[in-house]
Amino acid sequence: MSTNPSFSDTTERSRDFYIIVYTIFMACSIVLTPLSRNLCYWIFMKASKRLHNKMFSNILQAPMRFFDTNPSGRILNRFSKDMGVIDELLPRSTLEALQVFLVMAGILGLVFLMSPWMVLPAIVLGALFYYFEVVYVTGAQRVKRLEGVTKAPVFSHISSSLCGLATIRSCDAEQMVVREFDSLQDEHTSTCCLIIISSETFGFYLALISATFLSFVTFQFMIFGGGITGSATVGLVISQAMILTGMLQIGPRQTAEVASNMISVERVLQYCKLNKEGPFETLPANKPSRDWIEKGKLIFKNVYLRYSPDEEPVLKNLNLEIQPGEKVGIVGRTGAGKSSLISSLFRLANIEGTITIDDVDVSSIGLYELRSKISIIPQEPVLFSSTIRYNLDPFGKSTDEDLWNALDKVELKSAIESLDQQVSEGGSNFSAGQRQLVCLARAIVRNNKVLVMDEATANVDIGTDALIQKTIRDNFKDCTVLTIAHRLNTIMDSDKVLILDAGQAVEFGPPHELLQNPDGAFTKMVKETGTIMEDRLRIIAQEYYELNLPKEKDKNT
Ligand SMILES: Nc1ncnc2c1ncn2[C@@H]1O[C@H](COP(=O)(O)OP(=O)(O)OP(=O)(O)O)[C@@H](O)[C@H]1O
Repeated sequence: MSTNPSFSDTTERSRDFYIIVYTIFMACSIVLTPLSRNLCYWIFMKASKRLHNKMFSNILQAPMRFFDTNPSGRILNRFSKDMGVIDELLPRSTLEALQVFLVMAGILGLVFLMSPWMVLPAIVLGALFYYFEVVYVTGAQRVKRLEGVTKAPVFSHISSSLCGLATIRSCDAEQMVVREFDSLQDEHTSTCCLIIISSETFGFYLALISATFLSFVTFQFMIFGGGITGSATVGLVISQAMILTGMLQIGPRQTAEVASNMISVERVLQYCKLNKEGPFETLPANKPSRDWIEKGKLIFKNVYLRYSPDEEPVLKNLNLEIQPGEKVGIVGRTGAGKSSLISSLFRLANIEGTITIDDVDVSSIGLYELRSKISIIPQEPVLFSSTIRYNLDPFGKSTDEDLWNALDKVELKSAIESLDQQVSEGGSNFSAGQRQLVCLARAIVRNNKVLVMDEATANVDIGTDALIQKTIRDNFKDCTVLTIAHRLNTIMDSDKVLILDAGQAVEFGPPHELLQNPDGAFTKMVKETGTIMEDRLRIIAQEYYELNLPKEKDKNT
């Protein structure tokens, strides 16, 4: 029986009111929590995709110098580890840190409301907490950076071990490679260990701070008992302060986690701001005629090439004129600059001076256009893990008949069952010679006026070498062909031979004419092959010279 109906009604009404308010809050929380989480994840995913795409396109357009100075492991690490952190860990840790700090702010607000004097110990403990946080975050970031740095060599080691597996096994060097791997792995693991230890130590100091705060909250009732009214309020303050203890453990660690995960963002951003090669597209004002390169006349004028601005030039004052359709052999000792000459043609490094092809300065042409107009067969043939059709004609511009014709010309028709036959990774289901022949067939399909061979026959047997030379003579008759060779017989039947030494052209002319100079660099190189070979080479040079004498005379008249 109620003694005071009006008081009872008011209490009943206010209880109902609070239950309704509480229910509304709960309903809002149920709806808003997943909504806000999804919104945050959507924003994070969008940012991560943009970062990935930007980094990828920047790396594709980076100059060759970038790949010379950055090991593949480091680049792979940005795409695997760092992108993994940005995709998976960063959104979670950021959201959790945000939530924990909001809850902490709510609890502190409640404690201060109920017991304002708690602000004083909170300020002192907050300052202490800030100090620990700064010390920990600074250290954690450095250790995390170190972890990234020590991880890249592990990746590089694995990828180079896989590449050189045959050599490792043949040299019985498995144990050495395992030891190297273990030492790299140990270094990386020790940084991981450091991350865990520093995090645990930080946690210990946070536990001390939160325990002190909880003690203050609890003992205040004994000291200032009258300050807080009602046992319910006391219970509320203590239970909230106890939640704060847990939050104080999670929150700062999450903040530190966010800060260290942000290092991955910093590392990805580094690769988003790389210098680019280029320009890739030709400016409309410099657009050459549609059928440029029509003849294949190359002129090098005072060309210097440097791989890095602060290094000495590798090609020095190169002056050459290569006539349309000429077959030029390039020889020189190792490091003489033969491959660098080819790099200058493709603008793979910084060049000074001018290189013109059919009277068009290559520096005025976009890289896409320039590089697509020159065919190259490198020493290591490049095959894609796709069909034979794709390997011969990646841009799908030729008919099947053209592709079969090209395969026929390199005598691969019988070895290929169908244009849809798959090529394994790196062309491993083809022999080294066959891979070169597929590259040669690709060059035939491409039908460019300038062909470059960079020691293309160094790894093939003499039969395939001869077939490649014959195919080039038959199919690239009207093309300008530059051949870097270390087998001198490959270039003895060239129209001209260029001898490079320390980045300079020391001799340039028909091989037979160069051999008439007994003190010439070319003569010395031929003599070094031994008397029998020298005689054979001289005969080849002479026969080719006499055979082409009428052609030369025609050209001159
Ligand atoms: N990517 C590069 N970055 C820096 N320097 C380079 C680079 N490539 C070559 N060099 C330097 O340029 C010089 C000429 O090298 P290049 O590869 O052109 O010689 P090469 O005549 O083709 O030698 P090889 O016959 O051994 O292939 C060498 O001293 C080499 O150290």
